[in-house]
Amino acid sequence: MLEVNIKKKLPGFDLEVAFSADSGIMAMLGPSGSGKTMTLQCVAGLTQVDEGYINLNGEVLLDTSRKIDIRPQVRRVGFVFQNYALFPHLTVRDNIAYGIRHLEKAESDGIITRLMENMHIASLGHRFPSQLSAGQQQRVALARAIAPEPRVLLLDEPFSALDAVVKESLEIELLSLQQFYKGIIILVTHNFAEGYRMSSKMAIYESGRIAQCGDKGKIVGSPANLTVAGLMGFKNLLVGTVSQIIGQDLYLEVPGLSLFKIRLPEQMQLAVGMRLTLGIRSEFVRVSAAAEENSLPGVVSGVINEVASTRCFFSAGANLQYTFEAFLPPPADASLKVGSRLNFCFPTEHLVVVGQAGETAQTGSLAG
Ligand SMILES: Nc1ncnc2c1ncn2[C@@H]1O[C@H](COP(=O)(O)OP(=O)(O)OP(=O)(O)O)[C@@H](O)[C@H]1O
Repeated sequence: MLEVNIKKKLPGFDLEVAFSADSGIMAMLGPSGSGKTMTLQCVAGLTQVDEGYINLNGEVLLDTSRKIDIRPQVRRVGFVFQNYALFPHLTVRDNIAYGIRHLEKAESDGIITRLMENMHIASLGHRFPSQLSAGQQQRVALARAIAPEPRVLLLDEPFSALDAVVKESLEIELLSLQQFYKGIIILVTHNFAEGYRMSSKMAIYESGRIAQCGDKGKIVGSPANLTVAGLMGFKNLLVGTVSQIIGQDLYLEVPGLSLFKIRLPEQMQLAVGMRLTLGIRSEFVRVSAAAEENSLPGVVSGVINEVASTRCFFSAGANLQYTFEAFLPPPADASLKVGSRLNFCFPTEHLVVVGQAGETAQTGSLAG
């Protein structure tokens, strides 16, 4: 297990984070400049920490109170950057061999051959990085990072420079890599869907802090605040006041809209009169012919045909002052065009409570 509890101050930026990660993939997600890369650099020992500790499988890598700071070379932490950073003058084989050059040739040859097969680059051994595609370079970078069997593998947006097809195959590769790499993987990504697919645990960054960390299902089911909700893909927000709680059902009155019923979230202390923000992902908004529970009459204000869905914007409220977004299944309903008047349904089971304080939110679409 990796346990991190660190503080680092820079001009205009404070990093103060604590988290733990087990074997498997943990995704770090957060706005640009929120401290994800800096955290990885601290774990790798590439930048100095002002205060705190880092423990790995019971071994102390850093403890500022005891002046322990293990050198990066002996931490056994691997790093893969967005821009591959392969040695341009070395072949693929020699790049992968770099971190295990202290081993006997026969042993290192065996490791390299096995890794090249696993990463589907077996035929590229004699090529130089300039003779490889971006995806191939990233496979080599992964193989090079894994060769010395690091206990932690840090991946800083490893797929962001790749096109969608290559990215998808590398994602699959990374998931299957866990069959032979049993260490801890931390994956920094800007992409919620990628982070969600790849990980079991997520850490959501906000201004040098971790706003929420834990099981990805729990974060999606109960985002800690609006930043987390936005990063987890909740575009639609409803801000209102709890008007009734009947058994497991909670009713939220949203001014100018309607009364929304949701299932009472577990372990949340809610009372009548509290202000609350509900969120719903665009994928879960449905169109209904007739008014039903949690539905709103709305007017379609935009339709974008995606390959696998129809992205629809609609306005609701007495003055159509609120805009929401829905991803509806294709083929698009013929009635779904700008100006159509329809009922949009926010199913109870897909409404989640965002944090507990709704005062900073506004009903409608969350930008981004
Ligand atoms: N060497 C440095 N000196 C001073 N400030 C730095 C240094 N490196 C990074 N920063 C600042 O620290 C903050 C965190 O940067 P970091 O690269 O960790 O963010 P990030 O979350 O990884 O962002 P991105 O997603 O854009 O990569 C930023 O405000 C950045 O400008």
